[in-house]
Amino acid sequence: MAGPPVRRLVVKLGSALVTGGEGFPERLAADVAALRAQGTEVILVSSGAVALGRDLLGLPKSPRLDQKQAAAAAGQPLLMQAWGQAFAPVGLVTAQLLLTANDTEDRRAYLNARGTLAALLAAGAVPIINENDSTATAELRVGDNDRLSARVAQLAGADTLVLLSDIDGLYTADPRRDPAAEHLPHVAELTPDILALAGDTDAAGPGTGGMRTKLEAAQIAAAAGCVTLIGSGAGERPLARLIAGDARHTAIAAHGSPASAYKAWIAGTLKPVGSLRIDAGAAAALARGSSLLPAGVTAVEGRFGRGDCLVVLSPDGRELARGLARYDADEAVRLVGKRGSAIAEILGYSRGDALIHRDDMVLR
Ligand SMILES: Nc1ncnc2c1ncn2[C@@H]1O[C@H](COP(=O)(O)OP(=O)(O)O)[C@@H](O)[C@H]1O
Ligand SMILES: N[C@@H](CCC(=O)OP(=O)(O)O)C(=O)O
Repeated sequence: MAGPPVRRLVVKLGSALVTGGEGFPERLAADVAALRAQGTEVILVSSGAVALGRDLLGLPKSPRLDQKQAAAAAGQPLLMQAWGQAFAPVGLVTAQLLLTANDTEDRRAYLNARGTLAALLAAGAVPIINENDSTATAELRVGDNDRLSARVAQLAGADTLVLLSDIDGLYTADPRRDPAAEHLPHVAELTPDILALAGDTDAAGPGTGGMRTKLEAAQIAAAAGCVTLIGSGAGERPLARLIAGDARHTAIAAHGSPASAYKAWIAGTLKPVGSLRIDAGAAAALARGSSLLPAGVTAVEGRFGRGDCLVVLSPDGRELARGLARYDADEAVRLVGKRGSAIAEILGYSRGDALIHRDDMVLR
């Protein structure tokens, strides 16, 4: 790739790599430590719980759903133990997050997960995410960690998603079945023709979804302004070599940047459920790029929760902006006209001085 420096990176590690021996967790920990030393923030999405737990519990290779959920429960602590032991020698603390589909879809859960990830990164920890397989029912499941990692990349505002697997990218056909398959180094657009190239995984192997779910993940990431790199986890420093463009891989281009995609989502996709009317001073501050502070708000309308989309209205009722609420409607009513520094005193807690933070706001 060797493009602009990677600021925030999500790396997804497939089951075959994590459980395949050859010291993969240790190699990856050294790789992550080196990237962090260069200023790249790294979030891992690690598969492997089912494969580890299945062996531990003596379950069949193709377990039923309940057996798979049991395997995940038994395997997850082993998985985190392996990561913890791999990262300790390079001086990094690991932290576990188990997510369901809801955590990436519901805006309040989404903001919570986003806040937790930001706090973990700020504290210097390596967040390690997996799906909460043991309790997730069909409607709460993402179902595979390729797509989960893309949703994590979206909620974390990552600029790069790396899918590390047992194969060095996308081919014109599954090279395990077709020796004439050709490698594709760059995909500018995931057209139906490209999507049709991707096949499933080997049913007897530990993986889920094969190349198909990787391209679906790349579609989600591209829409979120995040580049996807699909490559192999073999050898020393697989990540650093991939990012530097020294290891063969497939790069899938993004549409815009994470910030532009996030703002397009706020402006175009979300349905506003309330409004804040503001005074002329606040309107001028927003036009200069400031956050919306309660001092400039004159009225609150609608029943909204934290994370809901709000319209910001000028004194004469024109739409000035849209953004995500940092406080719910009841809280906002109590804060109208008050200074940001008074929030903790009025509510007994504070989630920051802004009712809408400028990062979560789009001017019209
Ligand atoms: N067009 C293709 N290009 C490359 N690999 C493919 C393609 N179609 C199917 N595959 C298969 O996808 C597999 C990787 O997916 P998977 O087994 O789910 O890995 P992981 O556990 O890393 O997610 C490859 O080993 C390969 O057999
Ligand atoms: N959550 C599951 C992994 C699901 C999955 O997508 O597996 P893989 O295709 O190997 O990345 C586990 O921890 O076993």
